Amino acid sequence: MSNVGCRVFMKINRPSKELVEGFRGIPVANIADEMNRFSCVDARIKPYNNRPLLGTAFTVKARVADNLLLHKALELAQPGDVIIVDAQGDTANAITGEIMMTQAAVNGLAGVVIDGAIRDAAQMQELDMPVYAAGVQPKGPYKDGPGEINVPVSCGGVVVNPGDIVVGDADGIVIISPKDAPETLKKAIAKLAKEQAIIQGIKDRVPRDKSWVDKALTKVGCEYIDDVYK
Ligand SMILES: O=C([O-])CC(=O)C(=O)O
Ligand SMILES: [Mg+2]
Repeated sequence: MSNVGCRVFMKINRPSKELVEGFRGIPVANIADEMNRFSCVDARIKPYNNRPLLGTAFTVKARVADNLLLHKALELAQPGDVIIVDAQGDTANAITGEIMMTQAAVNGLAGVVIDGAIRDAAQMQELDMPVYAAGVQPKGPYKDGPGEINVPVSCGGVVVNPGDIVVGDADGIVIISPKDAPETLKKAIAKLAKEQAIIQGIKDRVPRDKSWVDKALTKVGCEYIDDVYK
């Protein structure tokens, strides 16, 4: 028998630190491009301080407006973990704030992502740990449960499994399964290098072949009109 909806799984298969660290400094956009534009959490979920995010997912499934399981997660998560809270996108009550996030930072967590609301938003700027959320709301949480820890959750429309690699920056967050990570990392590094070369070329005014633009417009039958719009 298992009390589905109120369980705490105490163990996670965490990827090696080395594999996770490989993603440090790689833009989320480059990683997402190499995952065929999948696996990015919804744009509703934004950074509340300007800190890049990198770590291993420690998941929490919270009851709407309730943070009992997040309190338990703060006790159990390890340094380097990113707590991912599936609060079902609800922003009617904040489920965390300055006190809890200060505890998370002091515990050495790599970050917290809430598909729900936070409060004490101004104080997040001072916090030495990235916090991402779907909104801000002064009304506080209930602390009754139920909920679960370290089960697959939904965060911004993406399934997050405990132990997944989480990378975030100003653009948003991408979730990578450790089994896909080595190949994805290799491709993302190459993509970053390619984009950096393009940008340098633009700055150096090196001519670029953009003939694909006209080819694509021809393909869709684009019409060129030698007149003003009337
Ligand atoms: O009161 C709460 O549970 C959330 C909060 O504002 C804090 O952690 O500072
Ligand atoms: Mg508070």
